[in-house]
Amino acid sequence: MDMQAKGVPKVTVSYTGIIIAGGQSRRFGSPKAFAKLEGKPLYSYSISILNKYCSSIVLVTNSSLEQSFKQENLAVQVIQDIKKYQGQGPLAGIFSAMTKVTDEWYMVLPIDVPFMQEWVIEELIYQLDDSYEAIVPVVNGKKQPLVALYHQSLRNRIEENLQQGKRSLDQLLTNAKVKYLTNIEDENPFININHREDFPE
Ligand SMILES: Nc1nc2c(ncn2[C@@H]2O[C@H](COP(=O)(O)OP(=O)(O)OP(=O)(O)O)[C@@H](O)[C@H]2O)c(=O)[nH]1
Repeated sequence: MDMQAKGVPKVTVSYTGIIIAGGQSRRFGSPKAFAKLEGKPLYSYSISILNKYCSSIVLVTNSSLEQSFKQENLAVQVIQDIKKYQGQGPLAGIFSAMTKVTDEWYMVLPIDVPFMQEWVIEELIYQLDDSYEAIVPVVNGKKQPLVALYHQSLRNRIEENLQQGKRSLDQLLTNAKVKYLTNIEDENPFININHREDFPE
């Protein structure tokens, strides 16, 4: 039986947290990162959970939200998407953070998953394996590439994709060595807030 504790990688690796926070919140109608759920801004849920596992976290946002994040005096590094790829979606955010901070692995989270649970992050970390380029949960058949681990070796491929206008994470993963975690059935941690109606009553 495998007695290794979850949340501890089987191999010795280093990883940095990336919070992608540069979306337009068009469906939400105002910057959803700052919308409050139970008195706390949405982004703070992602920071809290990553703080438990990552000694360094980069929050990557767009030029219009950067100041708002900086004013919060967060204990994370706040950066903007690389100019060339601004407004090009989550993949551009991941690339910008990978470019700013060099590490072996990156633990990515969006800002709109306030119900994320520690066991998900611990399972991902536990599955860290240098023979793969990404570790991605699949929840009831649906890939969750915004809650995943990416190896730095993917950085150049991400750049090539962005240069060719290929912004899809799914497309990136089809050509990468991915370890999919298919044993996850609980969808609750992955619920993401897109519309105001997505907030619980
Ligand atoms: N850094 C960065 N993050 C992004 C970008 N686009 C989306 N994100 C983040 O990716 C996650 C998922 O974004 P979505 O909910 O699909 O997009 P959104 O722009 O926030 O919302 P809509 O405008 O309603 O689609 C969120 O955490 C966003 O903040 C981007 O261009 N740069």
